[in-house]
Amino acid sequence: MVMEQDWTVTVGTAAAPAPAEEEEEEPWRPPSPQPSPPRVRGIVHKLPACLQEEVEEEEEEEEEEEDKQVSNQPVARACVGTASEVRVVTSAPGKVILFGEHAVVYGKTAVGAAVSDLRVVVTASTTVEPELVLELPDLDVSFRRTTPELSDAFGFSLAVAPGAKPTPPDQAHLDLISAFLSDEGRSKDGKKALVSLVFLALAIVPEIFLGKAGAGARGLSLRAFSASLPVGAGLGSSAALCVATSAALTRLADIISRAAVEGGGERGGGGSRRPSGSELERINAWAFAGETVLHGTPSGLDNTVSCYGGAIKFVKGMDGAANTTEPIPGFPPLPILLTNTLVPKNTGALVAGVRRLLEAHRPATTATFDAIGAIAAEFLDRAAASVPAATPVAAAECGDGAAAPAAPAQPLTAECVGELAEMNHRLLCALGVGHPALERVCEVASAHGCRSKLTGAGGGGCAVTILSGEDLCKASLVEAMLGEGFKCYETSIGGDGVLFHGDAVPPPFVAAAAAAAAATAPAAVARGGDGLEIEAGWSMFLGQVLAGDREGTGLGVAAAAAAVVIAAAVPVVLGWRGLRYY
Ligand SMILES: Nc1ncnc2c1ncn2[C@@H]1O[C@H](COP(=O)(O)OP(=O)(O)OP(=O)(O)O)[C@@H](O)[C@H]1O
Ligand SMILES: C[C@@](O)(CCO)CC(=O)[O-]
Repeated sequence: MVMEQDWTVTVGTAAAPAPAEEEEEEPWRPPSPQPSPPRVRGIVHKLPACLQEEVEEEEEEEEEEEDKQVSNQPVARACVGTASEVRVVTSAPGKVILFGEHAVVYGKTAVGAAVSDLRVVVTASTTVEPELVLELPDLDVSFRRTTPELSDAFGFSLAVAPGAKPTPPDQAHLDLISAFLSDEGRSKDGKKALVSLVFLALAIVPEIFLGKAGAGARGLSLRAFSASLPVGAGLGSSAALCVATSAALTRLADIISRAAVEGGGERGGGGSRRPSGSELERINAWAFAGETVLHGTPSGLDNTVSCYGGAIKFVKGMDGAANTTEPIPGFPPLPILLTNTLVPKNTGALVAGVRRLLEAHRPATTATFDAIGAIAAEFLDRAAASVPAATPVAAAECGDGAAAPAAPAQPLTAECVGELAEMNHRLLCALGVGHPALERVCEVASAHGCRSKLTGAGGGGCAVTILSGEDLCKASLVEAMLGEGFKCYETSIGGDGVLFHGDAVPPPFVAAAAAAAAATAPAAVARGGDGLEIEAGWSMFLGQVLAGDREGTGLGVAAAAAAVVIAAAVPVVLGWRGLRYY
């Protein structure tokens, strides 16, 4: 699916790390209105054509050649087994939950879709040095220990047998890793992410730590960063982190094990491709295990959407049953606006709060879950009825109500989706996961004739507004949201899930990394002409500087100020392939 995205950014502060559960929270007050944001005229932000073509070609072959696809890739001998590095780069998208968050944890139907332009990128490399290196620049976290140090701490009892089935860790396992990391002095969020990644590394590529990966692969280096996906804002950043990491590590494990059999090795190869079906299954299962470290009892929805992409219906299997995941035929090309309240929240704590409510008021809470599930089901029925071949019904208004029992579901309209979204939002508030800032988003949208709901865990983070009506209305809505001090992403949903990018980070992502490193001021790459043009990826850099959507980028105040001044001075068109000022 080709994605086009208008993306509006404003000056704001990074979402602070989620507060510890037990910390007393300040009452929320609306942020003071921001100074008039730089006017953003229209932003096209999509995967570079080169990536898009590559993944589309791969998809055609995928069905027949799933597993062959992996083994047929060129093998560059003398990579593993000598002192060369094997490097794999992956990325995975964030997600929007349209219907069903929280209730999905209890087996109710949910609808989620990838936001494929907002991604987490992971680079995993074997190293000649016997060490484990993890870098998470978004949280200003880095970790480095030699394998002898790890061995002394764990005796590698935590490394599972090579090729073992993906399984979430038990508490004792996690306690050991956590204790080992305890003197790192990290934030709670940084520490959780580290524990999850150390678990995944020891579990997915144990060969490296057990000394079975060949002489050239004695250590592992892993770097993860966000390419525009806000961390902890309800768009599934933790799932994207776990999916991209699991993809990189499983790919590395495959390369290493083939090298052991064939006596050689291979690089990740050039170009981007979608993983095969069996690869996706394995990546998703490990990602779920990683998510349990971050969230305790995730439903599996977020990692599944991030892994498979597109739009899916998801039902968690209860009592050990398998989850049901179905792509949604006839998923409408919904124009939506994502608004980030920039209020930090803690998914684990919110999920635990709903569980407490269930335990205290089981009948009422169960009925609320049922109602949420019914909303998702109605959306899906209407989406199915909207597939032209399925039901040639004339468009109908939502709420006309008079359908006879045997009549097919009425097709979807934006208005109808908006009404369902608003009902879902109110039920989520009844579960205690609302927030005054989210209510403000709903009010502002309502004043513009649009309806909204929180998306993700709630308690802050993002809301999704179903856009209907004129473009003019959209523009003034965005303006109004920005005036509230919120940040907006105008986007459509669906698109690619996890991708392998060979052994090099694609240029747009390189640019995001460069932004994080803040090596130079953006003014240095601006060129004259009848407009100024800045190379691919500087768009993302500016977007992030303006939006302030990441912590720990290491950006100097001067660089940020320079970017804001440049952007404020002129209207901007921003895209993967360039940034133009007119
Ligand atoms: N780019 C990243 N670098 C390091 N850690 C990250 C990154 N993205 C996510 N994380 C980890 O995931 C946590 C955020 O997860 P959380 O579930 O609170 O938010 P979310 O996944 O964005 O929202 P939701 O679960 O509501 O969809 C962070 O605190 C951090 O531990
Ligand atoms: C709140 C929740 O439903 C979605 C978080 O994005 C939790 C989950 O499904 O694991």
